[in-house]
Amino acid sequence: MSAPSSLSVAPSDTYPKLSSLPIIDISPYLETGNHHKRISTSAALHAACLEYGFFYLDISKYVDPEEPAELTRLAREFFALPEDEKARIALRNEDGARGYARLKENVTNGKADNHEGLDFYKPVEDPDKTKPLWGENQWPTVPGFREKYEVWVAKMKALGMIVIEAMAIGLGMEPEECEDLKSQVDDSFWVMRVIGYPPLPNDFEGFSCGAHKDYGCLTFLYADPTPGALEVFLQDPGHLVQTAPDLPPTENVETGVWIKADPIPGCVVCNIGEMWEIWTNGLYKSTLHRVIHKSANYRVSIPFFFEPNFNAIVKPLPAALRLTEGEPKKKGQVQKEYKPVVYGDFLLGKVTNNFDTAKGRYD
Ligand SMILES: O=C(O)CCC(=O)C(=O)O
Ligand SMILES: [Fe+2]
Repeated sequence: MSAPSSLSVAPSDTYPKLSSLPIIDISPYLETGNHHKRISTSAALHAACLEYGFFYLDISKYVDPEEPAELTRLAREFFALPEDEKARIALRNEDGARGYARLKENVTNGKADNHEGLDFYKPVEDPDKTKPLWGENQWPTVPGFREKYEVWVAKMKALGMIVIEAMAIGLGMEPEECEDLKSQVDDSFWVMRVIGYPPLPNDFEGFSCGAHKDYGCLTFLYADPTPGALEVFLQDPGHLVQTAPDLPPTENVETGVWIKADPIPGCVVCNIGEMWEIWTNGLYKSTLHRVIHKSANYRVSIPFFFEPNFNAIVKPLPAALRLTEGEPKKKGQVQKEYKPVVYGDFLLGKVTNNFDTAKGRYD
């Protein structure tokens, strides 16, 4: 195990931990006015990102629950097809990233994940499937699939912009700083996964989805009502935690507990990815999570990853540096700054792993 490059005490060491994640209502940001309610939504987002990196986002005023329920029905229809039908849109037919990944094709922390999935990315101009990520999306021929999912993508992209604005206010950003942050995500290089989980056999060498941190900006996870599948890692209060963004989860030195994050009607589970660690210079942490789906049914989840623009230069935000500048430091210690990354380069590093070495998207 390599030594962590920087250590800090978890900010939560004086607070009791919740046994479930906070629920944050985004509705004040869906209407004009509502200044006070907006401030409390933003404050709740800030607190949740400091403490958990995970929360429930109440979007019941934004989407009709029938809409994502229909998406899971369409997904089930696709996953129920014979394997050779599904293989017609296999990842390897395209750029290696867009299309169908068969059961156990995805690998996390060196172990096969017990799920199958469909991956879609933002369409690009001048597609070229010989270039990683630069191919075309492969849509199932299940009637209505593409139309319904494209409506969902548009909604989740718009939700991403709304949550970014609310988080910017939570961080105390000036209006022009807010605009600058929005300009880094307004052409989001989004990813959507449609995941199918058969029950995890008791003797399976691995997980339904192994422990990982999401690497982008904001994940909005809609899952069918199956309980007991998604788990989120909460650090033990007062323990040393790793703050370096560049080490894989297997090398983390965190200790803590796994809590269940069961679906709540009207909410998506939302978590922040590693880009937020850089933007906030380590103030917000992206949190480990995993899936262990052992009940008898076939579970479907649809994570939408609202990511920065492909060319966005992600670096510590002045508002976050203002917040961390005042933090107590040991004598002689200077504030370290996270290195900037170009989001597209960072992402290519992740998916090229997938391609060349049969490593997973989170390895
Ligand atoms: O299926 C889930 O509940 C979570 C999936 C996930 O964490 C991911 O795809 O990044
Ligand atoms: Fe994830």
